[in-house]
Amino acid sequence: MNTPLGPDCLPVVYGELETDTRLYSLGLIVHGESNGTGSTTLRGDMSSEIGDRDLVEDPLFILERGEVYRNPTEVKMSQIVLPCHANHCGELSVGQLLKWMDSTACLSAERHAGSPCITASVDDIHFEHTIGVGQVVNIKAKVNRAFTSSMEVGISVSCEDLFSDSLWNVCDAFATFVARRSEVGKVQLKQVVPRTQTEQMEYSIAAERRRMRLIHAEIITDLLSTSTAQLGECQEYQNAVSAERTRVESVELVLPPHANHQVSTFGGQIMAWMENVATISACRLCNAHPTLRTIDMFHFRGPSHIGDRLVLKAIVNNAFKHSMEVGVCAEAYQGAGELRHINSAFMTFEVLDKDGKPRTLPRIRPEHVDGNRRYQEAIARKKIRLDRKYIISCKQTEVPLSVPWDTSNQMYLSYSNLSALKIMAAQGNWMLSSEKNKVSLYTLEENQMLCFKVETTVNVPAEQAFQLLSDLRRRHEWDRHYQQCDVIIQPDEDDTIYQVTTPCVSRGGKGQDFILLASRRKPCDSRDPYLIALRSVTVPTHPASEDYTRGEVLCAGFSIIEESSDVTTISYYNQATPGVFPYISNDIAGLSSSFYGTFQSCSKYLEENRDSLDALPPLKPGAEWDGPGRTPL
Ligand SMILES: CCCCCCCCCCCCCCCC(=O)SCCNC(=O)CCNC(=O)[C@H](O)C(C)(C)COP(=O)(O)OP(=O)(O)OC[C@H]1O[C@@H](n2cnc3c(N)ncnc32)[C@H](O)[C@@H]1OP(=O)(O)O
Repeated sequence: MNTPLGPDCLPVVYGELETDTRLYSLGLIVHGESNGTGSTTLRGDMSSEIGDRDLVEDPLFILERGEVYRNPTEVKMSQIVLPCHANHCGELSVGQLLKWMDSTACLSAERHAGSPCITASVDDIHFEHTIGVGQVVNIKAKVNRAFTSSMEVGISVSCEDLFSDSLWNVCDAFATFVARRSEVGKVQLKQVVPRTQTEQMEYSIAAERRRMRLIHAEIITDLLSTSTAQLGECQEYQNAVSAERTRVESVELVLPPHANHQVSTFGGQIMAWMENVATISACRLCNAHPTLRTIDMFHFRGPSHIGDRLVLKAIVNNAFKHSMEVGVCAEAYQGAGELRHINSAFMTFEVLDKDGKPRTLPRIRPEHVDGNRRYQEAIARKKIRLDRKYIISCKQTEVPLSVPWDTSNQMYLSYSNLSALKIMAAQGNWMLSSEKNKVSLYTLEENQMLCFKVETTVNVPAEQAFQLLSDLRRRHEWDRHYQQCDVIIQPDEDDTIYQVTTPCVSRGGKGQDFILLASRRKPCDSRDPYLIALRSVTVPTHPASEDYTRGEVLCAGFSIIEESSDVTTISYYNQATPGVFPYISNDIAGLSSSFYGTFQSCSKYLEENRDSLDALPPLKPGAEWDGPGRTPL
């Protein structure tokens, strides 16, 4: 009997890694936390106290050949926080920190590009701690990946107290820089070559983050228009503060000291000015000292230069129980010229009491029309931030394996689905367990977690293999455990939610069903594989029923690599969950070779269909499930 390669189990952002790794997901950082065994548990906290200096990632790695390696793009900056860098509470101003982060990141980008670089955007940043006068800020930046003319720079900030010899992570961020050379048109950057496992992972996930970045504005606009339509009227609170009272407008004349070495206004300075007006606005609501917690992703839309006047405007869009959202906008003009939109950002502030706990805030009374819109949109953005935090950073042990899917978290689920597969694939410690007829079975065992990988090579073009494997409706043609597979929802051409039913594992038992999100991704460039990631989700139309035992998949999927125009390596990954383990334990222990049978059927299916894709009608984006057991397409 062939053992099923599915039910495609598995996880998402949590797993175990061998390195001290920081992965990011749209501003939410998953930290590698040492567990004392040399491996690392992925945690979803924004940042964590390091406490032990050994845990801070050292850029110097001893490679297998004994050679010492340091990432050639890495740049470090250390600064003692002086009173001139701090606010009246003796805390480092976030504006100053942003300047240091932007400069360090720019120098790293320029080290890779060999030419001037400008900041295009900065992903969401969450500040976990404030930094006091006398403490040291350590900033490290390195290029994770170069695309055509742009590159992603990863920035990590820690705080060091020299007197107690302790160290904390403060925040991690990802910025995109664009290389510019006046004498040529668009710059073509050289590729980054990842050398360590951490670099390999960051390189791989950077492509996914870039995709999110480029569609971010569009998706947020869509989400805002659908969610605000459902919110109805603004709520009225007693003693609410008028939003008008929090409105701030301030002008700055860009002088030579505000320019960068390319004579445009230094991006870090613009961010610092924006943070300044946002803080004044937040302060007008709470009449106390506000602490900046997060800045949502922002984009430098166009340059400004020495001599420009920068008009900075801020207003509190909405105040919740413990946090408030301030909208900030920067526009530039010259003399009597038109205003140019340079940047906009949403910043979330809290007010902390003496124990560091967030205080209850006064509510806001929006002004009519635009104020109401901003008020409602702030609620929708709060929901989007919470969804993102839940999906990307929650602990595996604390939440059900399956995460509810809806249109507002679709982008993050797809991202975390693919990132989890990329993380698993990038592990360097896969052990070859057995090999038969050119099919290899590998395992990866880490702290009660077992992953397996089955790999083979087929004489089928990679794109064709990708198309054939990504339509789960055809999987029954080679995996007899995919008894039935129906499309429930297809929100876009890259994501499809299926209901899969499988026969019962034990005699007299019930069959299992799975609600699986399949996320497909074509390569970003020739060094990337095609990917099909699978994980369980829940959808309200398909609750667990009495007919089936509901099974769950944390992380599984295919990585498809083009070796040549006609030869493709297919790797199937799966993180074993308790429900799946019984299917695979015999194979892993070498007592059965049923995996090989299934994978050979898979190879045969691909080779037989290498010239055709016409067995089922193509999936159409936007399709919705319309009844049990039917494919609505
Ligand atoms: C008093 C004390 C003062 C202290 C003082 C100290 C001074 C200490 C100086 C230190 C040094 C530091 C220096 C920091 C560096 C700056 O300060 S730079 C200044 C701030 N930034 C700016 O002014 C940029 C303004 N924006 C722009 O010029 C344009 O929007 C951009 C970024 C060039 C993009 O323009 P575009 O028309 O979209 O260009 P396009 O060719 O279509 O795209 C180019 C690339 O950008 C990418 N891109 C476009 N939009 C985005 C986006 N939103 N997200 C990501 N990528 C994007 C595209 O994907 C494309 O990538 P590739 O496919 O080529 O790889």
